[in-house]
Amino acid sequence: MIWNPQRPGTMPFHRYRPYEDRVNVLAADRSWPSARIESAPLWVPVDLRDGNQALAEPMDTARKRRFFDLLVSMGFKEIEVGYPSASRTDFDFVRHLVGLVRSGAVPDDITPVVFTPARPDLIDRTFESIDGLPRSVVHLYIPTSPVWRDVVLGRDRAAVRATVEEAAAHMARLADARPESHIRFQFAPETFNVTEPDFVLELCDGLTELWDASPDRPVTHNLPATVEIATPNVYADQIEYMHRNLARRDSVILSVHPHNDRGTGVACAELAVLAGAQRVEGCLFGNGERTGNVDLVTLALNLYAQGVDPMLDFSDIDAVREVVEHCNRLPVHPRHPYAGDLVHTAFSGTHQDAIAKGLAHHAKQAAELGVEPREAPWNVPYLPLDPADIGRSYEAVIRVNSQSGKGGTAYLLRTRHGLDLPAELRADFSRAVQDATDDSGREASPDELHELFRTAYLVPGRPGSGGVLSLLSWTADTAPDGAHRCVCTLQVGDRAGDFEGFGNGPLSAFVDALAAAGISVDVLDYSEHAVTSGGTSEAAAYARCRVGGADGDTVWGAGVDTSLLAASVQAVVSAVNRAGAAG
Ligand SMILES: CC(=O)SCCNC(=O)CCNC(=O)[C@H](O)C(C)(C)COP(=O)(O)OP(=O)(O)OC[C@H]1O[C@@H](n2cnc3c(N)ncnc32)[C@H](O)[C@@H]1OP(=O)(O)O
Ligand SMILES: CC(C)C(=O)C(=O)O
Ligand SMILES: [Mg+2]
Repeated sequence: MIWNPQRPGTMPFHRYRPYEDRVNVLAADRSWPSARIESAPLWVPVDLRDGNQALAEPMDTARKRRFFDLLVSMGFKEIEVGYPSASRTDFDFVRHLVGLVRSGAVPDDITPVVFTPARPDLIDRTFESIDGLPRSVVHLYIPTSPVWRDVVLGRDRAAVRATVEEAAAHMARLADARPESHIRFQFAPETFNVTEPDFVLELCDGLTELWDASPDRPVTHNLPATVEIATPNVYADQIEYMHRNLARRDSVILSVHPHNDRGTGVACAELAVLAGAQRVEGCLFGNGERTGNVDLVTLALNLYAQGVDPMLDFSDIDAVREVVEHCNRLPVHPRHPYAGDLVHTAFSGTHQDAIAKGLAHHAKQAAELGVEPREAPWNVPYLPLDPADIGRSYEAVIRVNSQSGKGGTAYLLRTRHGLDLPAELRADFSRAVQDATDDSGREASPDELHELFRTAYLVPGRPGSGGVLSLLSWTADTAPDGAHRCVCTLQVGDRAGDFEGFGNGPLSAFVDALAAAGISVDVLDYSEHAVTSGGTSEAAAYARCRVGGADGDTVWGAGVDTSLLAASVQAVVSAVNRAGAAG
């Protein structure tokens, strides 16, 4: 047995029953585990009904309208717009919509869905609300499971079936009385996931028959996990059972409506689609009763990230989020899949290193393929999709705090300030960043990192920095024999003087002048580049120097200047002063 130090808990878990005691799952033979999702199901947002009924402040017409317009612009074609018999607000919104549709302000391929319980008076009110709509779906629901039958409705199976059939027949009569409107029907056995499968089948098949569903006027059977109680495979088995056994299958749209009580709404919906579901109801960002309806954004982008077209537009996900947050008056969590503020951000060192390498590799591959980076296949570690595809920039991809390493810091200095530090200097600077972020306990912004770099490496190279060495003035020229000469005025401690040096380049001539002033410097590593940010025409130079002879300290210095030579000289002065500061 695997060693496990946990001890029996004291919470009353014995009060709860496993799902096998609560629902009979019939599918022994299943095909969903080896199926694949190769195309998008019909997505039906229920934000304006199920989402709305879960809000402390339900949406008014203006908010519903804004939400509806968003859904249309994203590409949804069937949209549940309300529970018209619930409130004047819901009724009025549907009437408002009828006006919009009739005036041509809503594309004519949009089908509004309205929701009703199995009560004749409320069904009448529902049909009143859709008068004048050329096409719509009326969605009838009733709870069907044993607990709801016994405790809520006080009706047995036969009585529930009778209620459903009376309501459905009433709906059929009301629809027949409106021949100018194309009205389809939808049925939801609420609490489907805890209802006896044979009873759900009996109800659904009864309605398929009663409504005389046909392939060109199909019925939608919407099978909700009203309150999740089991692992997603159980829901998938339930859906596959219905998929295989529903009568007139070609006249039925099999729909699912998962909630998220166990936090597995997305998994339930995905497995249900594998099991034969053709339509998925949910809400944007998972709003809805209790822990919410299944999140359509996550579902759709999960498909996208597999190379399957979700047939919805998320190219500006922040704009989508802004509208939804406004209408629901609820924030989207910073860790929300795909859309949260932090989901494309890495703070941790090894992730940053991998992302920075991945982005560079991606750019290189795109160039090799001769395509724009936006078109090249995506394979960047830790980023399931290209943030740019959903309207995000790379700015927030890497952020630095005490969990970060040299890769992230170097990435930010390079991408935000045009400074491409050599590998060894990255490690050197990273220690300074680590100290600063450990001390502050905070994140360091790209500007703060730049300031830290400036203070640590650039300032010591400039006159008046307070270091032991100040370069007050200098000139460099080339002698007729090709040797380089440097003449400079140096202040070393409190003594100033003029010095001259020679070398095979201007920098070595300067180092020679330093030797004449009694400062021994060996330049061990040197690199330089143009600064590629902020439209400047500056150059950056980095020098790793041994200062003070064979036993001296090895220190990095850096310089940035409009003259490359000045930058290189400053880098050496910086190294000397940093060595001096280190003692
Ligand atoms: C899982 C879901 O999301 S289901 C949808 C839930 N959404 C909502 O409830 C939002 C809108 N609802 C409302 O505004 C109100 O409930 C109304 C207007 C529809 C009805 O209001 P009321 O008449 O005051 O009834 P109330 O809200 O208390 O509902 C309880 C009654 O409805 C019955 N009932 C519940 N569901 C259904 C149904 N689908 N069909 C028929 N009757 C039902 C209950 O058995 C109970 O009946 P009882 O009074 O005989 O015991
Ligand atoms: C589809 C309806 C009845 C619903 O919202 C649910 O069961 O969660
Ligand atoms: Mg629901």
